[in-house]
Amino acid sequence: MPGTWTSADHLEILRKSLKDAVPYTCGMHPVSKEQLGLYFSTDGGDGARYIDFASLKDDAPLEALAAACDKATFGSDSGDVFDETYRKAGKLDTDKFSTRIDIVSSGLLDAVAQDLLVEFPKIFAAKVGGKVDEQAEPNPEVAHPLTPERVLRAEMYKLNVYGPGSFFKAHKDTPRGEDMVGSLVIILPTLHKGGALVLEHGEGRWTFDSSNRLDQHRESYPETPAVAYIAFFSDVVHIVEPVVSGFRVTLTYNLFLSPSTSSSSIHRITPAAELACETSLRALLSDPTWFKEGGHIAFGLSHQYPIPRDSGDRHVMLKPEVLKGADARLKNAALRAGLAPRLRLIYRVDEYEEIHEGWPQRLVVLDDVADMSYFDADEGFSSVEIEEQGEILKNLNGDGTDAVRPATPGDRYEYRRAPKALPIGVYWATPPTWMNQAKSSYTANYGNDYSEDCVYGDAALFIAIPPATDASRCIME
Ligand SMILES: O=C(O)CCC(=O)C(=O)O
Ligand SMILES: [Fe+2]
Repeated sequence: MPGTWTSADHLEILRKSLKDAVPYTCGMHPVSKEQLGLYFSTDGGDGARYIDFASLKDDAPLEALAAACDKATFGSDSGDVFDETYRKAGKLDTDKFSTRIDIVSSGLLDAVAQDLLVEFPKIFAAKVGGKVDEQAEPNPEVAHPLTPERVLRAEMYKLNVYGPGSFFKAHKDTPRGEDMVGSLVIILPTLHKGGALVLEHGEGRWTFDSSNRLDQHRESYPETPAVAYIAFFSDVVHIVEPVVSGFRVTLTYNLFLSPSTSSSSIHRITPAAELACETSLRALLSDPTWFKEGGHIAFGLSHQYPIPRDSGDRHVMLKPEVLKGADARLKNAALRAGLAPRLRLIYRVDEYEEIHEGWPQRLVVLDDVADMSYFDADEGFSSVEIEEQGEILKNLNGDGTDAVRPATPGDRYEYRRAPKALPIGVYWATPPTWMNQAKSSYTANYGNDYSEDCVYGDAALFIAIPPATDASRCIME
């Protein structure tokens, strides 16, 4: 019964919205028979061959394709590496093959975009926690309140051949630019067993058994050529299980956000998960005992976001329009409730120093990307510099009161050392996420290819809560 819900229950709804979201979309997509033709170069570019995937009689053409491939490498922090205990597959770069699949005209990219992209809300609450008002001006504290709608742009990346015994262990896809959001894998209709794609994100684990899907489709709709596909946010850890028999042939694409040239639909349907978050935020705001004194709540986001490896002199901020899936829905819910969600980067400093028991690790929050050497796994960054650029955080309880903390001489020294940065109080509704949360050094530091430009950064959504007595906070009676 909603009437008896406590603030803890509402916070749990918000938490779950980030934790339980599905970070991918997949299925079968029909394509015309002609689109299943593929040319690839042979003999070091002197020759070419053609495969018609719609009328394969045996594996001989696929064996030839596999033979034309180079061995696939993958990216580490310092460059591409070849390690067949981690990745065993063949690859062709885009200058070595030509596919007739058109993901735009076949509608595949649209299908993916509909599931992966979250539209922006166009209405805001007039007051914090107040009624939504179509005429209301967005809260001026939000950096980019009315962002242009975006579309997905796909760049073909590689063709891969996974023959018997081929696999790719846990990795994230390398961020190739600040606007890269996802990866699309098309699995061509060959007869093979194994090679399922497993996704792992937070506490979730999902399996897309494409060979099974292709078999089922072949049986049910023998006259309708189709490919299997899966698109996922590229910071999601994924694994290609070993291929048992046959050849698994894939086309991979990087998915980027591009500004849309047309204005989006006026009648946006609010996703259910977003409405649930909005309701809980409103319930919290209307409770005069919750965050009585005001403060900040913060959500460690469920995804990581590409930031430049080295921002140099540039001020690089994360833009709210890059938010993915559940993170975007939470931001939208806050906007609809009249709040000003702010996307900020989280840095953990002093991480190699001893931490006082019961005292949270020292977190610093920044609007701009800080010194990127921090992300280079080994030391080589200055915590003092980062502290000077940002704000130090201290923990609050879920009701906004100060968390009890040990006041050891060590703590006092730490805070005297940085008097400028009086800690701002924040309640972590979901804990900040870290690049080292991944399960192995490979998943933390390795992608499917090396990139000079970008690394994954950890971000949080900060929401300022006005004091209950403040006129700007709408306490409903
Ligand atoms: O083939 C697949 O399903 C995924 C391959 C992959 O993860 C990659 O190339 O990065
Ligand atoms: Fe990958």
